[in-house]
Amino acid sequence: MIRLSQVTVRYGDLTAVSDVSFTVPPGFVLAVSGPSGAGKSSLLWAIAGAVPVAKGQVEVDGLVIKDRPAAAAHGIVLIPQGNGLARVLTARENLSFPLRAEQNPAGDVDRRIDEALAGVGLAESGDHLVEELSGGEQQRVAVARGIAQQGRVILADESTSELDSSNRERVLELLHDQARRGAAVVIATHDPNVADSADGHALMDEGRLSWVRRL
Ligand SMILES: Nc1ncnc2c1ncn2[C@@H]1O[C@H](COP(=O)(O)OP(=O)(O)OP(=O)(O)O)[C@@H](O)[C@H]1O
Repeated sequence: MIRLSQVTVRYGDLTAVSDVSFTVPPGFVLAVSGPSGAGKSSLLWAIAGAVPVAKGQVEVDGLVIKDRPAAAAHGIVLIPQGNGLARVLTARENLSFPLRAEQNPAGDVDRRIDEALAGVGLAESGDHLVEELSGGEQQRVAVARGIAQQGRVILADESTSELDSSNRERVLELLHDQARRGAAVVIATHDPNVADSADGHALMDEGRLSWVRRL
């Protein structure tokens, strides 16, 4: 369960997220849309513990989120906009880092990597360097890395923006699978189809959140 209470994020004088409150229970997908600069990424970063919360609080399954290491250890997975992959490493290596950091057994890590890459249609591309892959393939590797971690919270920031329609459907289905597994999922998106598929849809504008469709 993600619970935000009056969350505010500031960068100096700029308020990027202003007094946002909502809950996302396990098993649900919330889509957040809104114009560029509205504060969608900042909202996801706050949930991920990647930016400080100036006011209010983020709580996930009883833990108040204070910083990124604690959030990551608590199973809060961020699939960042622009993919966040290490370009000079292979797709498999990118997937393996967070899994090995959790000290999963090697066989388990390999199985989860294989499943996640197959899930995004890149079973044959695991040994390719990220910089050899197309933008859309890189985006799918980033989704696979997020999904392989089997987090209790999945935060997907524009994770379908570079995909053709069949891959967009595939990735969307995988994110919904994560919810069916019991994760709470938040997707920041400009795509109306992605927003329509979610259980709830919120709009951000100048840091403020309003509901298009409540969860
Ligand atoms: N690290 C930062 N330092 C200062 N200002 C920032 C920083 N990150 C974001 N901002 C500003 O905060 C505001 C919200 O940005 P944010 O990236 O959260 O919006 P967004 O809705 O995700 O936009 P987009 O759809 O373009 O990704 C913008 O005015 C942006 O310029």
